[in-house]
Amino acid sequence: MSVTVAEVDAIWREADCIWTEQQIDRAIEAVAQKIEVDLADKNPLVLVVMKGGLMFGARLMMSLRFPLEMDYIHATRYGMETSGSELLWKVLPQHSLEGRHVLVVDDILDEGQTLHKILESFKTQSVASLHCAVLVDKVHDRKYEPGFKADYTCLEVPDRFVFGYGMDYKGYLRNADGIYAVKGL
Ligand SMILES: O=P(O)(O)OC[C@H]1O[C@H](OP(=O)(O)OP(=O)(O)O)[C@H](O)[C@@H]1O
Ligand SMILES: Nc1nc2[nH]cnc2c(=O)[nH]1
Repeated sequence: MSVTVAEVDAIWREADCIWTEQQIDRAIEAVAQKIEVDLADKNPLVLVVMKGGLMFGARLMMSLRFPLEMDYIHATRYGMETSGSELLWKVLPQHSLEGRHVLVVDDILDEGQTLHKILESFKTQSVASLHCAVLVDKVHDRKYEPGFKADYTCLEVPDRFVFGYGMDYKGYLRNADGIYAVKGL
């Protein structure tokens, strides 16, 4: 569903800030240290899930002070909506995953269907190891696979529709510097 710029502007102004940029920075640094312990000597291939993973991926990788390669995939199941449907693969990795230590990076684990399907697909590609990192995990009991967690989670968010730091509201507001929840959603 399309949206006007005025509506987007109002959504941002009326939203509740869940996490500030400073809090996000600290949480990403803490997760980067854990990833460093696990992957610093493994020449990992970091796969950013577009579009939402863009900001988190960039910020995280600049905190990983060891050699790594990066690539991206584009998979989406929400489009311009605030509820998800079937996962659509738009771009596959350009690198071969065979024998690589792969770290998948995404913005949000909500129901977890996106991440679950990406990981299932990569498991069949003879990877040396497979890890995943998310900026936020949404707290509710509707996970696609009950109890499913990312290997690395920076922050939790309540069961509301959130935007900012890469996450969109109808294609907008990915550029918001904190994480916000839409009023009433
Ligand atoms: O855990 P799930 O319920 O599957 O939802 C999580 C996914 O939803 C968002 O992607 P979206 O489909 O909105 O595409 P985008 O990355 O382009 O925003 C987000 O970036 C995650 O990839
Ligand atoms: N922007 C955004 N994308 C999502 N994908 C799944 N849940 C969410 C959410 O709360 N916000």
